[in-house]
Amino acid sequence: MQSTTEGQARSTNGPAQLPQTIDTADAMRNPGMELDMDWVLSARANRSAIERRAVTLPGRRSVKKEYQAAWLARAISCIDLTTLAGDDTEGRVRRLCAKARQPVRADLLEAIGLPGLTTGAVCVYHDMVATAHDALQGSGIPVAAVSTGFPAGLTPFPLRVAEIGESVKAGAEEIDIVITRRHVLQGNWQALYDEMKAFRAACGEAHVKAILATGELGTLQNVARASLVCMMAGADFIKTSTGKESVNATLPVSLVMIRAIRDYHQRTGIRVGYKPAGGISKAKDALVYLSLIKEELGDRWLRPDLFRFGASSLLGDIERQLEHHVTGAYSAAWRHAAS
Ligand SMILES: O=C[C@H](O)COP(=O)(O)O
Repeated sequence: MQSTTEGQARSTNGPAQLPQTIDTADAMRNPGMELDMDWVLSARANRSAIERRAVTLPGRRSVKKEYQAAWLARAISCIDLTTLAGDDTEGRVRRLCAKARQPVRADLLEAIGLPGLTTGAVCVYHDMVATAHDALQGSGIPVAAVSTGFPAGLTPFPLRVAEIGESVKAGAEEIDIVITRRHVLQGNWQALYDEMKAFRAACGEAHVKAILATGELGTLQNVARASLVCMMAGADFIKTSTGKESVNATLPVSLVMIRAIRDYHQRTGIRVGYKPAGGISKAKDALVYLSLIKEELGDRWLRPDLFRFGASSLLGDIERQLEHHVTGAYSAAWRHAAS
């Protein structure tokens, strides 16, 4: 994340209080609220203003070199390490879980002072939940299951609700549901609210992330309204995409969703998490997202109980960048910053 011009550049300090271990125990449950249709319909998104702002994001902030390793470590702690492929096997899922337990080489973890660093979660299809749960025993890393007929969400409603129950029974502590896009496209906010409420109830103690599939919602205004409705119905996180749409996580969509989260927090006092997902594979893009969160929502959202990346290939690039920072010219400064 390099600045484009001297004039625009502002430096981003390290993520506040990088902890030795990542504590997610204080993750809050969103109790939800009644559907407030006036609030939903008043939600607007000015596309040209949002796009103008999004264009400036990658260039307007720089991360001080001595803080880059800390930011990369923070990004790792917020990854839902994902495999959602038709040819997933138990072996692949077990290897992924081993990677979640030790996301980068042990010497790099030692060098940055975070030997116990793990990813935020492992995210799999329902069929692989039991395998992942077994492979992660004792690690404290939760299994996230994509349920409810992922990715289209068009299986019969009772089956989608039942799938959530099965995933929870198999050991999933987090459930990523997919909404019915049709409800949004037809402006049927009550139907979306009722669906989300039913999914929320089926999750029981598990945390629930609502995947909006923003690439299929038509307008940014629909994204803003769908975000609010899902939060009102009790979503603990709102998530951009399944990774299977033709357009997945983007900065304009992220701005809209993050501002909906901010609005919801300001009016209700409830913090809802954010998960951009799909197509995020470069460390520098991850740092842009973290900067955006820090700027729009503040440091409290820079922890894995309120922020996740849904990503299958991001970790590899972060590991390469981390190695560069730790073994390169910046390692002395990093050690000083971390001490
Ligand atoms: O929810 C996570 C996404 O499916 C991952 O997408 P990706 O494979 O493009 O990183």
